[in-house]
Amino acid sequence: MAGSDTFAEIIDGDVFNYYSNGQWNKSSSGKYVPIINPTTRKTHFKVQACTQEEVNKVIESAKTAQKLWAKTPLWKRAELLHKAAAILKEHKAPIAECLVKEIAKPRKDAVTEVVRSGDLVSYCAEEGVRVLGEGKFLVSDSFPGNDRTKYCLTSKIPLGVVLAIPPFNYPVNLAVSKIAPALISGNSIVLKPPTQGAVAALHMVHCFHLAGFPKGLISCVTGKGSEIGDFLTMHPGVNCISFTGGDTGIAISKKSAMIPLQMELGGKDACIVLEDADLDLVAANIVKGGFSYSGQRCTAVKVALVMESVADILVKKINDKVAKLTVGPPEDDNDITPVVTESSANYIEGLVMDAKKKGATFCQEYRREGNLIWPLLLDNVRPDMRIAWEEPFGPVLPVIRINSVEEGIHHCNASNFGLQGLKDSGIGSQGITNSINMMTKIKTTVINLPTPSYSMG
Ligand SMILES: NC(=O)C1=CN([C@@H]2O[C@H](COP(=O)(O)OP(=O)(O)OC[C@H]3O[C@@H](n4cnc5c(N)ncnc54)[C@H](OP(=O)(O)O)[C@@H]3O)[C@@H](O)[C@H]2O)C=CC1
Ligand SMILES: O=C(O)[C@H](O)COP(=O)(O)O
Repeated sequence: MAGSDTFAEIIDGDVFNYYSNGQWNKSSSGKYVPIINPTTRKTHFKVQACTQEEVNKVIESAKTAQKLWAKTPLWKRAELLHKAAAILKEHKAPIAECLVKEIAKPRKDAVTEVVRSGDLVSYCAEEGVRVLGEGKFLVSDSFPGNDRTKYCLTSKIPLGVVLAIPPFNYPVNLAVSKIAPALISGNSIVLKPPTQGAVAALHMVHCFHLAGFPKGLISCVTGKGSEIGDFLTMHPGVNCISFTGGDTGIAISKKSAMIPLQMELGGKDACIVLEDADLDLVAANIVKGGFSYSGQRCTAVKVALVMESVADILVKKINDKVAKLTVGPPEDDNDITPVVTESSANYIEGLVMDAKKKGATFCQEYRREGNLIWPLLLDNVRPDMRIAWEEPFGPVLPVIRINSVEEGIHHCNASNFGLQGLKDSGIGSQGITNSINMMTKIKTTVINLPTPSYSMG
């Protein structure tokens, strides 16, 4: 962690610096943003509250650096990414420790996140070489009315400055899933990390710094999304936005200029259970899917639609497993840890109370201490309850009993969400190849031939 020699320069006093023009800087605002430890509910870290002027400078240097980077050979870009990945993995322990303190991620999962991020960066470097290393060659006589008098060559070129805004739940992994594709494609990157998770992200950025990327190519500005967010997303110097998070993404898509947007937003992932299902397998997967990292995953199971005829048995099997989940601080690797903020805990509680008022069956007693909410299965949830539709992003799972598969499918289709890039869940899909394609555009070069050329072979 900061304080150790490797990361000493990223902190000044007790406030973490922001990263611009290849160095760690203190903001001229003289202000900081506190990061509250979800477990203790006390300020654990502080990050700079960057100003709009500092954002302008960061974008300016990102623009300049990108022009040279686009001319850097693809193999060299890949080589630097592999180096950053190795440094990141080498420092998994201090970075994971930040995740434990900032977002209450169980320690083992925090280490996994960092290692997985390093692997993603390396994979992206390799995929980039494959995807960007080839273009297309087209001949003109496939189109009616043409002889073979033109050759057309296409290749993928970078967009310019990519703005990356990840959410709190995977502040390292979902940041590198934007940074690595942007860089391998020849773009520069401006990262605005989530406030909860910013310090882990700053450590990760330092690993890229240590790998030796050119000055200005990577920047990381900190500050509340609600304060500098609009300024960043509406900035004329930004050529592409890759955002993962909640409804904020819908607002961004309405405000941003005509630039490519990658939006991975909220979801209400359903699990439909039919009569012939293997109920032990289902129960195990529902508990893993619904309660890992206390339900704070975009891919979490967020509603179970269960055929009435098997519901009693399945609910019992799920309850038996829920009873075995350990609850407590992330330092002890508990299954259920405090949710990220007090407002998040209040929101979850609001959904639970609404369900209670409207008659849902509580399989466990509702229990909360600070941000820590004990795992809760709500049976007999009906469509008039908010939790049937809204995303708790916490350890509370609703069961809706259905009488036909069509009823289950109808419920899923009636949702505003459609995870992985449909409806209110966003635009486009993340994933390494998709991101590389999204962060590039096709350049077409047409060569006019003096005479038709059919002599190829
Ligand atoms: N589809 C997917 O792949 C995934 C989706 N998610 C979704 O993310 C949500 C939880 O993450 P959470 O972090 O709470 O989401 P938020 O939408 O609250 O925040 C996401 C990011 O946006 C920033 N932000 C806030 N306001 C603005 C603004 N006006 N302009 C620009 N940026 C802004 C936040 O910064 P700050 O923290 O400083 O406010 C944060 O970095 C859930 O809905 C979940 O489903 C999560 C993971 C994956
Ligand atoms: O965004 C998320 O919530 C994560 O990318 C989910 O990843 P996982 O399903 O592999 O935990």
